[in-house]
Amino acid sequence: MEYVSTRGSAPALDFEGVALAGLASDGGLYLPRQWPRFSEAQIRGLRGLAYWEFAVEVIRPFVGDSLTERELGAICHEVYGNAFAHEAVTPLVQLDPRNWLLELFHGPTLAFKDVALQLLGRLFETFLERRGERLTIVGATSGDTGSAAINAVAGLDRVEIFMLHPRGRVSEVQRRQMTTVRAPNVHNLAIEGSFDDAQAHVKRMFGDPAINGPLSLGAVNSINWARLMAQVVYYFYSAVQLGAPDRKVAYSVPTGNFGDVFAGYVAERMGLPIERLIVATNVNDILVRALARGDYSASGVTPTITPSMDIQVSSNFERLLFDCGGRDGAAMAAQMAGFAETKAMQLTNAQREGASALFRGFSADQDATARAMQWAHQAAGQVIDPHTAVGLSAARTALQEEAVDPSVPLVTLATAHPAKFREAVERAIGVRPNLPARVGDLFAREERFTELPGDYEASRDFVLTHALAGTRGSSAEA
Ligand SMILES: Cc1ncc(COP(=O)(O)O)c(C=O)c1O
Ligand SMILES: N[C@@H](CCOP(=O)(O)O)C(=O)O
Repeated sequence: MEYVSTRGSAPALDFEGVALAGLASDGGLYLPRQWPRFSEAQIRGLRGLAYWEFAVEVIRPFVGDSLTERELGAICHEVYGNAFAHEAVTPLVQLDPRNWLLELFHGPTLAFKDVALQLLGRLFETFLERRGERLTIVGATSGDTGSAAINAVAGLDRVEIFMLHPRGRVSEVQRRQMTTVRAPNVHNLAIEGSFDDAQAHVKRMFGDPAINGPLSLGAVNSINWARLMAQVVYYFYSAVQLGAPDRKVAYSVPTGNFGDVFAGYVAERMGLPIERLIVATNVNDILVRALARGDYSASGVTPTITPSMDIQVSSNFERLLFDCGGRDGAAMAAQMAGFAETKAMQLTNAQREGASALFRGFSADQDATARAMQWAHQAAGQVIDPHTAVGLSAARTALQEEAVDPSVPLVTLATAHPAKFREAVERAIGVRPNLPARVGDLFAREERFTELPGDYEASRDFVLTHALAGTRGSSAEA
C-alpha cells in the first residue's frame, strides 16, 4: 500500500514511513493512493469475529508489507485482547428503536482515542526497534488525545513525548491523566491560547528545519494516518452487528478535528453500507457551515462544556476535500495556503457535492447538549458525557429533519466516559458519575507540567532543548 500527501509534493511512503512521519513534508496529510474495497461476501465473512480479529482483517490492506501477518495478529491481539475493560472493546447499547450508542470509552484513559493510540504505541515500538531509531513525538491536545497518547507511550525507551495543551481549557480529570504520569519520557506543556494554537505550533514544528532535522519528529494526533486507520475498525464492527452488508447503518459523530468521522468516510469508501454520516459539533461550528454552505471560515474559539471539541481548524477536513475534490495536490496546496493567510476558504463545487453525498452537519448549543444528556438518562437510563450528548442531539435533530433514512439504525459514537466531565454531567442530570477503578488514585497523585507563553518559539525551543539534552522527564517543574 502506498500513501500520498494531500498537497502533492511530498514523497509517497509505505505504511511504516507514514506511521513514523506523521505530517507529510509538504505540510499535507497522507492518504492511501487508492481505497481498498471489501466485497459484500468479505463483509459477511467478518460476522462472529472477536474485535481483535476484526482489526486484523480491516487493517491488513492498509499495512501492506510493513508488518507480517504474524506481527499484525500479535499486536492486535495484545492491544484489543488485553487493554480494554469491556470484552467487546466497543460495545453497542440500544437507546430506543432507532437510536444506538457505540461505547468507545472502555480503554485505559476513558475516551475513544485509546482505541487507536494503544495500537499506535505498539506500532511505534515495533518500527523503531526494527530501525534502531528514536522518535520525538510532538502533540497537541484538547484533553483526550494527550492522556491516551501518554498512556500508550509512557516508559518506551525509543520515544520521548511532548504534549501541548491549552492551559485552563481541559477538564480536571483530563489534565490529571496527563500531568500525573511520572514516566521520564513524558513532558506536559500548558500553553497560553486555544487548542487551535497548540495544533498550529505542532504542525509548524514538522515544517521547521530548526527542529525537524536535529530531531526526528513523530505525531500522535489524527494527522497520523495510523490513528484513523485504527478507528475505521469500529465502524465495521458495529455495522456488521447491526446487519451490514445486508442493512445500511447511519452514524452521528461528535466532531472536532474531523478524524473520527473521516474514519467513517473511509469505511464507506471501503464498501461498508453507510447511509449517512452526521457531523455533530458544539457552537464552534465551522464544519456545519462548510457542509451547508461551502463556507469554511474560522472565527475565534468559544469555550464550551465539550472542551475536547472546542476546535475551529479541523485538520482532517483537508483529507475529505482532497478526496472529494479530485485528488489534485497542487490545487489543495493552493487552497490551504489561502486558508492559512485569510482563515477562510470557499469549497469548490466538486468538494461540496462530494461531501454532501454522505455528510450532514448539525450543531448543539449548551442547552441542547444538556437536554440530550437528560433524554438519554430519562428515556434509556444511560449517563452520557457531554461530547456524546452533542452527537445524540444532532442525531435526534437529523431524524426530525429527515436527514437520515427512517429505516436504518442510527448509531451515535459515545466518545468519552461521563466521569471525565462529571461537573457538566452533574449539572445536567443531577448525577455525579464515578471514575472507574482503572484510572487509579488520580486525585492523590502529584501533577507535573511546564507553563509556557503562547508564542511558537517558546514551545519549539522547549522541545528542542529538552529533547536534545536528553533530560528525560525534566518538564516537571510546575
Ligand atoms: C470526547 C471527544 N469527543 C469527540 C472528539 C472529536 O473527535 P475528532 O477530533 O476526531 O473529530 C474529541 C476530540 O477529538 C473528543 O476528545
Ligand atoms: N479532541 C482532541 C483534539 C486533538 O484531536 P486529534 O484527534 O487530532 O488528536 C483531543 O482530545 O486532544
